[in-house]
Amino acid sequence: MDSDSDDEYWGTYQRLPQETTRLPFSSFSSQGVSQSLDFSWNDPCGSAKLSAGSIGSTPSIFSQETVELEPGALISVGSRCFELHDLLGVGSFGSVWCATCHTSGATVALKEILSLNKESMEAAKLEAQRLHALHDVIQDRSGCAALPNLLAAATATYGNGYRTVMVMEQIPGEPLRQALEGGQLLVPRGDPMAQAVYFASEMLRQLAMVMHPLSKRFLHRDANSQNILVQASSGQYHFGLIDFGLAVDAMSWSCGGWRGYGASGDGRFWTTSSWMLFTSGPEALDSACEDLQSEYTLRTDLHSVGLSALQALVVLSEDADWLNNHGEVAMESLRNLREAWKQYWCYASSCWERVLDAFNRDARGAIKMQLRQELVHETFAAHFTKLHECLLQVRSSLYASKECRGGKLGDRCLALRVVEALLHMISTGRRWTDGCGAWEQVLELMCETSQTWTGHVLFFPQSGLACASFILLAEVRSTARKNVWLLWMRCYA
Ligand SMILES: Nc1ncnc2c1ncn2[C@@H]1O[C@H](COP(=O)(O)OP(=O)(O)OP(=O)(O)O)[C@@H](O)[C@H]1O
Repeated sequence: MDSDSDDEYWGTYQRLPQETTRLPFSSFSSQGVSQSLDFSWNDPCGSAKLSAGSIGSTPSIFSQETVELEPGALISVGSRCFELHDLLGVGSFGSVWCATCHTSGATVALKEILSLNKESMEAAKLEAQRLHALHDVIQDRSGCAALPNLLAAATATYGNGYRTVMVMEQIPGEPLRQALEGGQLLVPRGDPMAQAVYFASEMLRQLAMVMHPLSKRFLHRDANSQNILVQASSGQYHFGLIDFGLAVDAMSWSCGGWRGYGASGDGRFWTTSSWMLFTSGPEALDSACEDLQSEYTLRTDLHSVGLSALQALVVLSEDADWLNNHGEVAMESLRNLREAWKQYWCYASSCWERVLDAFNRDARGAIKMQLRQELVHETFAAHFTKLHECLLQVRSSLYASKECRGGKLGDRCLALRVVEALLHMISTGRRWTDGCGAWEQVLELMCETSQTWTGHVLFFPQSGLACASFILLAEVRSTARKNVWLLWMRCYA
């Protein structure tokens, strides 16, 4: 039986990891909360303490000390009481419920994490602390993807282990992966390609607005289409980012702390370097080229969000007949991109299945060795390079395309910005142009609003028949930080 202590766990892991195996409720003793462990933080505004406390600390309203989570159950966290409704979702680490606060009437998400040992209980508490820290990271949230602010949290002993409960803001919507599978994201009579481009642009814009400030403080390490929530309403989209259970401090991570952690999250969204670390350990990255190490320390979130956006773009524009009927170069290149994505997804999914299967059989070492021998990281790198080539083709064809606003690609400028952002985000493992401003660059691209004015300046030469007409194109690009005037002169004689 293998036991790699630095392995971390991910959303699609079929069997719950040992550290966080749910304890059967029937085995709870009535003294389950006898040694409650409270933790609380100072309110970021300095006004009040968060209402963290022990579960069951106001037992008078309950008939039992240890409340089983089910619809209708009342649970007290700190000074507030919450009534549970439906299960919002179940992950590898916990179950999340929709609940209402009895005091404020607010609808919240209540996450329960059961841990068998102190170490994993500490990890659960860390997740709550990180959620709390999100308060400070982003002050102005207008237009941003939503983040689940922490409202209350508590840990208590529970049977032979611990139970941590986190109450956070409920983010509307459903995981992007499910939403894409559900096929209800686009409005029925709209142009699918234009809508897909708009969807991807909004997703990247809203997420970059939170990831840019967030990346200075944390690395999320599991930012993929399962943890990106989306709410669609009449062609408008609101995104959210959840699950900070695997997040780490950005500063200590980049100063070498990464060596102490295994690859985390869903392997289908990993970088080449994550696969290398997973199969061969941190030493392999130490001796690999500098670019791969930088990729691993700086770009994993960027890459996984980029792949998720590409996934959305591909799935939402998936209307084979519609695409096949168009011979335009742009459509051709989009078709190639779609094909490259399908091949990538097929390969990544089969690798990931093998990993999950091996983990479920406690054969971690064996699968790592097999994948190492197969040089999977090189195959992943080849897929990412192919995706890049296809994106570059799409970009060139968009530049060459005569279609502009209202054309089949919707707003061509918007499509170009999405493609530029994806080229920047999806990493091939090779050096990129501007590492420090990684998210900043996406933010600038996606928050850019551009308007074009066209003026005609006619010059009539004194002699001869020639008449030259100059067309002056002036474009104002207001990016997140600056306004840039771009002027072009075109000469028609
Ligand atoms: N704040 C929230 N608002 C709305 N829904 C939420 C929220 N937090 C979690 N959920 C729902 O609960 C599900 C599981 O939550 P979460 O991803 O935090 O659990 P986890 O055990 O850490 O999962 P994972 O296996 O991905 O690590 C999510 O996929 C989502 O559907």
